[in-house]
Amino acid sequence: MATTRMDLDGRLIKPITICMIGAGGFIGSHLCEKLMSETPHKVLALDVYNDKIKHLLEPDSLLWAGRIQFHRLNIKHDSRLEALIKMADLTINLAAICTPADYNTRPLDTIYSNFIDALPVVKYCSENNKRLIHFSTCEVYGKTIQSFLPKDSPLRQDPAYYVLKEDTSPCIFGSIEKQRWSYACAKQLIERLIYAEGAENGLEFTIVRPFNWIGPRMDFIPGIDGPSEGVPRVLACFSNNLLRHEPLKLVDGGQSQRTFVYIKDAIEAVLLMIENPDRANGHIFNVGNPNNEVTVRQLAEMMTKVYTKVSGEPALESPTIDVSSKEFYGEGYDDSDKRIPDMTIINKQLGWNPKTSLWDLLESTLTYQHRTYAEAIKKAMKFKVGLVISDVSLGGALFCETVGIAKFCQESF
Ligand SMILES: NC(=O)c1ccc[n+]([C@@H]2O[C@H](COP(=O)([O-])OP(=O)(O)OC[C@H]3O[C@@H](n4cnc5c(N)ncnc54)[C@H](O)[C@@H]3O)[C@@H](O)[C@H]2O)c1
Ligand SMILES: O=C(O)[C@H]1O[C@H](OP(=O)(O)OP(=O)(O)OC[C@H]2O[C@@H](n3ccc(=O)[nH]c3=O)[C@H](O)[C@@H]2O)[C@H](O)[C@@H](O)[C@@H]1O
Repeated sequence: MATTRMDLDGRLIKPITICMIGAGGFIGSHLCEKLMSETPHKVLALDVYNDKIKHLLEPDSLLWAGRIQFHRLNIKHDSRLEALIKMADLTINLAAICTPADYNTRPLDTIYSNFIDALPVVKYCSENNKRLIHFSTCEVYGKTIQSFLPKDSPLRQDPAYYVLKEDTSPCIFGSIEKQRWSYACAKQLIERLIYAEGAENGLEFTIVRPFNWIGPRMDFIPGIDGPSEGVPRVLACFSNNLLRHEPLKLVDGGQSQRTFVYIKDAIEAVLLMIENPDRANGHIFNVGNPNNEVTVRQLAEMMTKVYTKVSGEPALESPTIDVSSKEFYGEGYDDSDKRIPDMTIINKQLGWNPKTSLWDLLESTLTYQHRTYAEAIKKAMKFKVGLVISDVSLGGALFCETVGIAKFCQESF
């Protein structure tokens, strides 16, 4: 760990205390790891869960013992929140419901989580003159202008109609019936509130708009470390299909486009924001990789190839299957057509650029998925077969197998 660190303007960086809300999630776990291994900063890690940062909290391992402290709390109703924010120099808010399968099926929880629950965090930061880095989303851009142009319009080729720019692009959502946009709309309103706190009350803030950050520890594998019926984000959905040797499900033909950035590249950008407040305060930053654009269908094809390479298992003859969005997500789903981040602002302010190609990031991520889950999936699938066999033959055996599954699930959580 480097003890003397310089900022981008050549000044010595003083160690600070960070109150990280949602530290136990995908992004939080990578950020905690980075802060512990490469900086002298302290972290007050707040979350309802800590499974993804357990390795950082083990009492004896650690170079960084005493620099990370876990507080199990739900920010919806916990009076310790303000005191923890006051103890820190900087608050980073990552807490949110952020899986699309929830936006149209649990719109109230989604809006509360992304707007109402974030309000006290903003208020406490503003009232106590504490700096805030708030995690928003690229979904605030919604759909591109390009998507409304006629299919044969030459303007479709013009990046002005599809590249998403923090200070000029509009936010275009679907109708209220399309509850998919409940998340984006709640995130947009909290961005506006933070911006207004900055303008009217001098809150020092930075807003991050991640563009599909992916990598190890993202979401969960249904039935292994999350609910069997749960629908995580696309990386975990496709990983789950590959691990189970099932076809990958392409929603509405897999025509939507995304740019994927490797979590480790993206975390470098967040560290630059943390350590360069003069350059980051008052800004909204796109953080993504414009060079890694694919359709979801192309992503499925690439993941299939990469998984064959890292697992040594041959691909299915028909590796993908089409499914309608209504069937997959239910009523009220809608989609962003294309998401290419403009990088001008983050480049100018922080000199940050992503490095990792889509193939390389998928190779390291799927290696991790295979190593972490392949055996557990095999066992779970064997149990399932055992359960079906015992179900038809013996009532008593059914009981034993069920106990077996429950025990296995407990062990793997
Ligand atoms: N991963 C991405 O690519 C991506 C993209 C766009 C935006 N974001 C935003 O970044 C943030 C983090 O995303 P992530 O991918 O790490 O998600 P995640 O679900 O893995 O992490 C969120 C964490 O917040 C915690 N949390 C939620 N509600 C809480 C509450 N009431 N009290 C305490 N803890 C609570 C959860 O337990 C979870 O550990 C979110 O705000 C999300 O909207 C992420
Ligand atoms: O990651 C981001 O930057 C933001 O976008 C995500 O939204 P989205 O990209 O639509 O979510 P994914 O679940 O990753 O889906 C990507 C695409 O794959 C498709 N998909 C998903 C899962 C699947 O099995 N098959 C499939 O075709 C979806 O319909 C969508 O078009 C989530 O809203 C947030 O986590 C985040 O704010």
